[in-house]
Amino acid sequence: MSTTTSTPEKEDDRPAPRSRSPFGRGRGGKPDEGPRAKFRQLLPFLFEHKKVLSVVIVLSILGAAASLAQPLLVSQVITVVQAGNPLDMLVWALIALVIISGLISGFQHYLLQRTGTSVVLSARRQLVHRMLRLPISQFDTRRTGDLVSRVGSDTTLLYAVITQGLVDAIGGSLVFFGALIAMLVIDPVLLGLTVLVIAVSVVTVVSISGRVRTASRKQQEKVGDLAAAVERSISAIRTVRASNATEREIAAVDKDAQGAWEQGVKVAKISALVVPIAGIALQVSFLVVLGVGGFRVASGAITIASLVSFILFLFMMIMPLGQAFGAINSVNQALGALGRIQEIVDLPIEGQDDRAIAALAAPGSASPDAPAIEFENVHFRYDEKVAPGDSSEQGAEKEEVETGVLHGISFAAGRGKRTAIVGPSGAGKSTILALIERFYDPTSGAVRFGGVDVRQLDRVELRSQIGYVEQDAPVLAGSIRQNLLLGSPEATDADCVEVLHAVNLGEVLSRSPEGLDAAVGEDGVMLSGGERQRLAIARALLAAPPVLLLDESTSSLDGLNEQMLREAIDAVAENRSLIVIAHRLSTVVDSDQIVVVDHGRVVGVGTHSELVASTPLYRELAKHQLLV
Ligand SMILES: Nc1ncnc2c1ncn2[C@@H]1O[C@H](COP(=O)(O)OP(=O)(O)OP(=O)(O)O)[C@@H](O)[C@H]1O
Repeated sequence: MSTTTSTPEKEDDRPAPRSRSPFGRGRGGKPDEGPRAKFRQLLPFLFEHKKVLSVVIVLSILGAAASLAQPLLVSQVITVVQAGNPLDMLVWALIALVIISGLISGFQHYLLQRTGTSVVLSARRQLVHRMLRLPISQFDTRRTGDLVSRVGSDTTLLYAVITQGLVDAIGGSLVFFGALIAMLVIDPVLLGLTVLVIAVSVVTVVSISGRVRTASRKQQEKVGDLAAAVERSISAIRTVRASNATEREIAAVDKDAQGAWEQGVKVAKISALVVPIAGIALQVSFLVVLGVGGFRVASGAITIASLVSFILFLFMMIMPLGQAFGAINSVNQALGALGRIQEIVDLPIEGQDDRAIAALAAPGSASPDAPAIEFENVHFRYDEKVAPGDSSEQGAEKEEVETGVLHGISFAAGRGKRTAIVGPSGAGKSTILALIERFYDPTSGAVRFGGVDVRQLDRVELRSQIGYVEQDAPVLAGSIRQNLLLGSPEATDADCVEVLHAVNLGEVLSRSPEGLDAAVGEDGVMLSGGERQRLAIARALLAAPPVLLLDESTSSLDGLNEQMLREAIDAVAENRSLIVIAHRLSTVVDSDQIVVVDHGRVVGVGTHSELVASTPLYRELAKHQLLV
């Protein structure tokens, strides 16, 4: 989510988003409130690794004991030297202690880093599992780059909680309290003074820690903005170049990078306060101990050896205090990022919010006599909600705009028949296919598959019966084979080659010695528009679905490509029910039935010749395309 400030310049540079993200200006409604995570939301990530963390805690205790023993030994050494006795064993014991503490801390370090990486892994898994299952409407409203940034960047902040945070603090607090007790035994008066100084610094650090969380969350939001801006420019790089907009795009991305930097500096400033506070606490308490301690040695209240070990314990106590302050810092930073992770993880996945209209129909309950697809008085509107994810909405109140797109659509697509949907741009044709695929559910009315309301069918089962070739970007980055196997991973090479020939694409195999393994590039750039569409048709064909939905590309094709597309459609129409959205009437004139849609309403149904006679809009479309 973004909190980017809206500027006229930015609005000029960037097209207004078609729709908006569904979270007002933060859950609390205050402008700078974003998703917040509570400390307890971190715990499941820690519990997942409780065994390793227990080992680390045991190591911390051992390490703490080894550290605490050092001043005691030093004090012994002084006493023995003062008494003029030989040191022997004491020195060896001291050396052994130092080595043991070093080994323990090394092993502990390794375990912590490993666990930190594992926590990042599980956060990423959770996010991706949830993200790819979100309802399609979420993708209409969120920026891809921001989603990617949550997986790539926000998750990494959880690493620091483990490596420099909590567990370290547990070991540290043991040393802290151990040292405290030892100091209490040595000299309660000196301890009282020291605790006073330290208490002041602890209160100060805790009071600024909330600001670290907020600043860190904002920083992550800015990183999300940056990723979204980069994604936006790169995905449209050809248009950007062709529009001579490269410099403006660089400036826009630069601005987001600058925004992320500014927030980073804010985090650094607030965190920087924490470090000197620990240092000052050490210095002041050291001076107090030296001054008052020297006076107490002179007055005979304590011995020199006691004062030296008191000072060593003081160092020991301050060190974990610094660690604890660091832990508070990193936990707060992680909570800022966790809020953004949790925001996605908490979203309902597709189907979770279904208002069950009735019990699920049994698999295979579709009737063989019913039409393949039937629309009965279907009304539909897209819901749009304002969110902070887009720059232009800052300061706007949360609002819901409901736009009617389909108004009482009724038609039936016969089994084994070819049905074409035609109509002007924006009439609602693609929306009709989206309702068949259950990317959205109708606001009222019913869409039936084989006579069964699609809301009674399991989505996976429904989609396994329907092939869908979408209008744009139907090719995925990867090889021709990967593209073909997307919906039918079991298909053999021979099946792949056969479908490629069926859609007149056999020729692409000879273009590269790699054949099916030839890369089609990001968005399939090495294929022409017409070839891309035929590859997508081949993919759908490979799964051999009984119903095929084809949203024909609006891009114009040359005569040869158009002929090839017609042949491909003829090939896919065989033995199945085909619903094709046609922008070129020539590809559908011989359909069994043509449904004419205008402004979300069916204005005519019939064959080409019937419609030319009965429906003025169709006649007009046909005239424009020189078919009458
Ligand atoms: N995800 C969406 N969120 C909000 N509105 C949408 C969404 N998708 C489409 N619309 C709107 O719904 C209306 C119908 O769009 P649709 O894509 O179904 O039309 P179409 O007839 O397929 O157009 P074209 O022939 O240009 O592809 C349009 O006004 C469009 O702006």
